[in-house]
Amino acid sequence: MSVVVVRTPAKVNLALMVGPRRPDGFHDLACVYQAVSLFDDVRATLAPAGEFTVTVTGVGAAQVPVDASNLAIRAARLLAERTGVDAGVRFEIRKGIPVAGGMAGGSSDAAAALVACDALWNTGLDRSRLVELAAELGSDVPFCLVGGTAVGSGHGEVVTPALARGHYNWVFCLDTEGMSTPEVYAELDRMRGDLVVLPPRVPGPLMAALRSGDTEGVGRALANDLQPAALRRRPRLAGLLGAGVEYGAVGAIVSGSGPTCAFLARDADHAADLAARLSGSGLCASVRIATGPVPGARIVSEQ
Ligand SMILES: C[C@@](CO)(OP(=O)(O)O)[C@H](O)COP(=O)(O)OP(=O)(O)OC[C@H]1O[C@@H](n2ccc(N)nc2=O)[C@H](O)[C@@H]1O
Ligand SMILES: Nc1ncnc2c1ncn2[C@@H]1O[C@H](COP(=O)(O)OP(=O)(O)O)[C@@H](O)[C@H]1O
Repeated sequence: MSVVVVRTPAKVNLALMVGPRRPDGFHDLACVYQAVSLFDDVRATLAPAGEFTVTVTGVGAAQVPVDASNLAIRAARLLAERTGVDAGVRFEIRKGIPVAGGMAGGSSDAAAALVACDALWNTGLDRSRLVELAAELGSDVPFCLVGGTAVGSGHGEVVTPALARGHYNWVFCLDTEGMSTPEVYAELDRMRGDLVVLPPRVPGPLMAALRSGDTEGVGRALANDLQPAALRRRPRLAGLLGAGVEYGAVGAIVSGSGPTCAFLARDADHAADLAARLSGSGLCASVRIATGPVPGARIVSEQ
C-alpha cells in the first residue's frame, strides 16, 4: 500500500468545565465532546525515509503552517520515532474544519496522521497505543481518534465513550479570524483572579439528557466555562449567540475556545431554517450545517 486517505471530524464541546490552572500550565477539565460532520481529508503517500512534507488546501488553508510545526507532521514524526520506522510521508490535507475555530482542526489532522501512517508503514499499533501517542500531541487529539460522544478528563486527553442516544442537528457560525486557545485559557485565569476554583464536574442534567436522547434537554444543559473569556476577547459573539436563541435554537454556545459558535436545532428542517436566518443576520462570516455524533479518524480509501 502506498496511499491512504483518512477522513477526520471536527468536535464541539457540549460541556467544557475548567478547573484550576495546574503547575504544568494546563487546566483540569471535565468535558463532553461530540464529533460532528465537518471533516478534513488527509491523504498520506509513502515517501523515502526522512521526508516529511505537507500541503494544505480548502477554507483557511493559508493560516495553517506547512513546516515541521504542522500537527500532522508532528504526529508522523512521533510515530516514526517511537516505532523506529525508517520511512517518510507526504500529506495533502483538505480542510473542511474551520482553522483556529475551537473545533479541533489541527488535533484532528494529527489523529488522522497517526491512523494513516500506522497503515502506510505497517506499524500495527493497537488503538490504545495510538491513543497514548495522541495524548502527547495535544489535549484534543485522543478524542479525535475515538469520535462519537465522549467524556474527557485530565487535561482533556483521557477519553471515555459516553452513554448517549440521539442524532443532533447543529448550525455552526464561523468567524473571519481565528482565536488562540492558550490566550483564551489565560483570559479565563485573569477573570478568575484569586477566586477559589473547584474541581470540574460534568453536568448531571447533560448526561441524563444524552442518555435519553432528549435534544431540548441537551440544548438547555450546554455549558462552557471558556465562553466568558472568549466573549471578552471577541465581544461581538454575544450578539450572535443572542440572535440564535431568538431564532429558536434549543441551545447556543461558543465552541471550545471559540470563536465558532454552535447552535443546536430541533431537527434537520429547523437546522436549515436556523442556518438561513443566521446567515441573513449579517452577524457572522459564514454558516455550516452539521450532524453528530460521527466516528473519529478513519481510513476511507487505500491503494
Ligand atoms: C479548548 C479545547 C476544548 O476541547 O479545544 P479547542 O477549542 O482549542 O479546539 C481544548 O482544551 C484545547 O485542546 P488543544 O487545542 O489540543 O490544546 P493543547 O495543544 O493541548 O494545549 C494548548 C494550550 O492550551 C492551554 N490548555 C489546554 C488544555 C487544557 N486542559 N488546559 C490548558 O490550559 C495551555 O496553555 C496549552 O499550552
Ligand atoms: N494541520 C493543522 N490544521 C490546522 N491548524 C494547524 C495544523 N497544524 C498546526 N496548526 C495550528 O494550530 C492552531 C490551532 O488551530 P486549530 O487546531 O484549527 O484550532 P483550535 O485549537 O481552535 O481547535 C492554528 O493557529 C494553526 O496555525
